[in-house]
Amino acid sequence: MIEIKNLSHSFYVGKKGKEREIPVLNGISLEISQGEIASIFGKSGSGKSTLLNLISGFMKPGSGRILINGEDVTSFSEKQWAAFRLQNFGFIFQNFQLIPSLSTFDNVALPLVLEGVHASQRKLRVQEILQRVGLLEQANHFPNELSGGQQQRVSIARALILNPQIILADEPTGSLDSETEKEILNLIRELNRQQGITFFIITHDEEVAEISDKRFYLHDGALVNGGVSIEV
Ligand SMILES: Nc1ncnc2c1ncn2[C@@H]1O[C@H](COP(=O)(O)OP(=O)(O)OP(=O)(O)O)[C@@H](O)[C@H]1O
Repeated sequence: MIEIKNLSHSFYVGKKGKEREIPVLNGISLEISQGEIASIFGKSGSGKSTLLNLISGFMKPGSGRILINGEDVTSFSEKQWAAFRLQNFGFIFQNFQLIPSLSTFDNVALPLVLEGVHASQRKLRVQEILQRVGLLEQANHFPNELSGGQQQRVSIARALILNPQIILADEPTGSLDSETEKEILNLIRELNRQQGITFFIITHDEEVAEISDKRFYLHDGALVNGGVSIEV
């Protein structure tokens, strides 16, 4: 479960002593239950990425609190965040962020390598996940030998490999054509239904609304309806 309570954030630009405040988020409160797909819509510059960066601990909020599965993560240290992220979150990005010199198999295996999982166990786990996302036959291909949709499947497999409860997705369909977009959204829905993974998706893409249990709209740094989601 993700609980955000009265979260506000500003950036400060300009020379030291003469900084100008740019308020970006203003009193955001929302709740996403375990197993829900929640999407955040908003125009470019409305603060979607900032919200995602705060929830994933890459930035510290100016004020407010964030609770993940009941744990207050707001004042976590860098070290606590690093461990917490690995255990709880998977990430999916618009531009996939795969390592070009690694095969599909090795891109997906990377988090297991970092976690020190033994090679034989790694192989079993990666094969299981590649099968789940329909990419077993492309295990030895490199990213530049894959279509956009296949590359996004690799990144979804990598996000799943450590069994996260929550997947944070930044425009996951942003660079896909409309048919591939549907395939990827169906896969997200399937993973959500089968494994109860919570998805938090920031997007411009109205199609994402169709697979969402909850939609939130960000406008001028605040949630439309004061954070009461539109149940789909
Ligand atoms: N590091 C920063 N320093 C100063 N201003 C920033 C910084 N990062 C973001 N901003 C500003 O904060 C506002 C919100 O940015 P953010 O990237 O969160 O929006 P977004 O809704 O994700 O936009 P997009 O859909 O274009 O990615 C914008 O006005 C942006 O210029």
